[in-house]
Amino acid sequence: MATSSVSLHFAQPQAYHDIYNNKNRWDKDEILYRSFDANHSSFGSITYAESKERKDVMNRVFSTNAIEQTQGLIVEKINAVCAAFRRESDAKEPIDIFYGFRCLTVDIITYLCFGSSVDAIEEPHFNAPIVQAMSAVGTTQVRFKYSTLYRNMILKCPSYLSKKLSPETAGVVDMRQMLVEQINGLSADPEKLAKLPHQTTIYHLLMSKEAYRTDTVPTTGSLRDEAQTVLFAGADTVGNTLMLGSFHLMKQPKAYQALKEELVGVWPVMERAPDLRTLERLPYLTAVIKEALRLTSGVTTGLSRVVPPEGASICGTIVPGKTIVSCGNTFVHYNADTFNDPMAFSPERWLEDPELEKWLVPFSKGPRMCLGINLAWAELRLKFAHVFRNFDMELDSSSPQELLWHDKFLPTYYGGHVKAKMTAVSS
Ligand code: HEM
Repeated sequence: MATSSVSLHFAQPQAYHDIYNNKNRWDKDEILYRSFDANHSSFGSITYAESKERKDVMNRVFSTNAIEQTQGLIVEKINAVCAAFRRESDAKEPIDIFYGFRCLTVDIITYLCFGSSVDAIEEPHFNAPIVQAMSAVGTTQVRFKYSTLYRNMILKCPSYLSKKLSPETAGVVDMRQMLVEQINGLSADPEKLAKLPHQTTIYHLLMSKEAYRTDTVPTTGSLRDEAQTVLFAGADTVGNTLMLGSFHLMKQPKAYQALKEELVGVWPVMERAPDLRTLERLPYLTAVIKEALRLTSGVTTGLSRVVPPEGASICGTIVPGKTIVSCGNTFVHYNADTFNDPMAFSPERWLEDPELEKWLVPFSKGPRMCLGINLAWAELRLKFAHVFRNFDMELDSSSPQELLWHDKFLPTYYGGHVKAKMTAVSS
């Protein structure tokens, strides 16, 4: 459907539920969503119908049950990062937890979804090229959004040339090439699927034609778009939430202590870590994660949608068909009428007022909401629990005083990395 040039952004939180809800199967807006170069993925598809077919197939790896069964793979990587934190802390160096957590999320996504971890955790001081390359992508995406000419120039020329024209994207160009090679290898020899370290990669589902009503496996380009989406959707979002939550916990001794005590209560003997089910029952851990999700907000750009031809009512205003509309997550999460002292980190607010739940929207709502929500929650529970139980954490003085960000679809934090002095605890 052709869109009008009118774009409305709503600031009232109620608009969020009027736009993003299960009854609305509105198209995504091409101007924003073509800028990710993932047109044939669950995320980049413009229409509900196209994305639904893909999401129905992928849902099986991201369901609550599937995630519960893969928790061992997640914990394997968390144990590896804790070992790396121990090595770094033995050297008495403050640890860059901004990069450390990003390396961990990238390793989990690549291992879980592609069956081949990039081992970013093992890079000295967590200076992993893939993490640095992914951090540069926000700038490229903003340029892609506003200049089709620039986008075509970078995407349509051979990779050696695009790397020269836009050096900051070099790492991502290489990563895309790596994904294409992996997909081509699996397409040419499906037996290779059986050789992946586990059976729950996205390829096991996406490359089986029985999974589709049309009995047709997506093209290599479409599979690459999906793999790229999963990597970008799942890495920095979780990394930001961990970094922000840890930063505030280290600044607030009361909250830090409350979390520690709750964790020690269910995890008295170091060698016997609790499972995901047990962690799900911890109210303070859950409140810490909700508060970190609220403040980081997941995605900060308004997720623009196209009003259907018959028009719609948003916050009592009649909006004509084809208008592009959005309401950014931060307009809900930072609203002072809903959240008292909204910029303060206060896990307690979630324990005191269950009604707030309605206004927690980091994963968005409606038919295009996050596909990876169960994985994200599982990762956040396990990571906060393991890191804060295994280490005493202190904010290093080189860390920023406050977390400043600008919007590049995700919040992009600037002004220095959060660093911590981490001391391993033995009991
Ligand atoms: C804290 C972690 C996460 C947050 C806050 C988050 C947030 C979001 C949001 C706000 C959207 C909607 C985007 C839009 O409407 O354009 C979304 C979509 C999506 N997310 Fe997540 N996400 C997280 C983790 C993950 C993970 C771990 C994965 C998978 C590995 C994932 C996969 C996806 C996919 C595939 C979509 C596209 C869904 C669609 O367009 O229908 N996300 N996510």
